[in-house]
Amino acid sequence: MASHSIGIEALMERAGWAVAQAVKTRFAPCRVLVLCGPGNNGGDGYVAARYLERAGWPVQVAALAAPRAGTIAAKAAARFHGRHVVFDQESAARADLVIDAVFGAGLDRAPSDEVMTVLASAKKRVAVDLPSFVNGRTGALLVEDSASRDVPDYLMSVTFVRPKPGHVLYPARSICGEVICADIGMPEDCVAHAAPDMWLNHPALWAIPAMSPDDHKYSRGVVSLCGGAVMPGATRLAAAGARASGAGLVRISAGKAAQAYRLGAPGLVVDDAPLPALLEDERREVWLCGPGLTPEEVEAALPSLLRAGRIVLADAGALGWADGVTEKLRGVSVITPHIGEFTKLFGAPGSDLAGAARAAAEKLDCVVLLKGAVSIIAAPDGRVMLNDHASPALATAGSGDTLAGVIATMLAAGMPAWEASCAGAWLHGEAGMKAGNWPVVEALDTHLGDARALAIALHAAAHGQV
Ligand SMILES: NC(=O)C1=CN([C@@H]2O[C@H](COP(=O)(O)OP(=O)(O)OC[C@H]3O[C@@H](n4cnc5c(N)ncnc54)[C@H](OP(=O)(O)O)[C@@H]3O)[C@@H](O)[C@H]2O)[C@@H](O)CC1
Ligand SMILES: [K+]
Repeated sequence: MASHSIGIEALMERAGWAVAQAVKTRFAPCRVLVLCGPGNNGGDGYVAARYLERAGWPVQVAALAAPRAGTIAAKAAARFHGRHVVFDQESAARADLVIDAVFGAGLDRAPSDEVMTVLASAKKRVAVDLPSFVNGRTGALLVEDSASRDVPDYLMSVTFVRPKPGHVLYPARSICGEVICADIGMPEDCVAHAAPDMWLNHPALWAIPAMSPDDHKYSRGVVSLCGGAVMPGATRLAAAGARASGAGLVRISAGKAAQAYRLGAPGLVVDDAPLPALLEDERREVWLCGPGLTPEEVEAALPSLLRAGRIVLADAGALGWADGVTEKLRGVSVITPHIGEFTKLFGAPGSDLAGAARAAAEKLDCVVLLKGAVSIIAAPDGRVMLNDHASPALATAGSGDTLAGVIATMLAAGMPAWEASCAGAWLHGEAGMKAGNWPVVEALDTHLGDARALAIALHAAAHGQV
């Protein structure tokens, strides 16, 4: 992408300068060793070394291998006139700070033991672009013997243009340290040329309907939930999440179990009529099926919802019901598995979680929201959103039910499935962050309305609206 108008040489110069700037801003002058690989990542390292030396810092370079003659990286290497030392453990251990410019985006296999040992010998590490054993596209660690090896972690990673999935996704996220993304003046057309298909979740990227004076409950959207007899709590939590995030009307269809739900919130409508009768009401377009349901209860509801052409979000019990026959879920709009449910439905995802979620979405032709510390929201057309707008406070039983309710509300408000899921994940995360320390799951509801208002305001601000 860098072969366009501006040229890789100028970009490398700015990249190396940005690394030197970031180091100067965060550390007092100290003995720096820059470890340089043979490619352009190494080229950035030589540039950074030159700028640090110019600023009066004691700098040495250790080259794993010289850049190929005639390359831009070779040119950058030639412009560093400071001291070269051997690429070994002793050199790394002697330095106060090691800048790792061994491999970046070009890493395609596990680095040698030599590289790993030298990196591990450093007292403090800063990465150019990425730690040299991180797969930037997946967040996987390309480390041989990962079970027996302590993987070194970094104080900071200085990347360029935009963060890579490897900075956002675990396990790499936990070793990258502070991620600084430097603007190196990459022209917009080059960025567009790279055709991004993965984004970091933010309200700028989707629009939730705002409140309007002519709203009525049906224009805001009706969320219907299937309620079971055995675990009514899950459905009630989902219903509460749906109401708190702004649904116009929330109804639970519970058949003979209706009484268990009628003791709940008075604003919740509970139906005991059989499902076919309820489906005659075309306004009940969006259904959440799964929280708190047994396989038998899912069997009694979900196929009918799909036959009736409803927009269905399937979670929890509905995912268990499809265990072994994933095709049973064909026709649903959104599924929200955690990693265990995902593995049962689609097999072990391997080290490329986002790729696995994307493949699952394509296979089942529905949105797959794979829940985790960083949730992955994949659309069947290949778009992937990473949601790190979340809090460990959300790691509690019932939190997923609330999330499902919020997404159902976004669907009922008329948002397309992927955007609704992205919005739901963000609102849920925002509520988790606002709910303070060790909140009970019900506490999330208190913050969902404000989270929705904030998302609407942030979207408007990002698009220049007042
Ligand atoms: N794109 C842009 O606009 C900009 C990019 N910029 C910078 O460029 C970086 C990407 O540079 P890059 O493409 O040259 O790849 P890079 O990471 O240096 O590695 C390739 C070399 O490493 C080798 N190699 C790989 N794995 C190996 C292993 N395990 N063990 C041993 N060798 C291994 C590989 O060897 P080969 O596979 O060919 O044998 C090849 O020689 C990017 O991260 C950023 O820092 C900035 O300047 C700003 C503008
Ligand atoms: K690196």
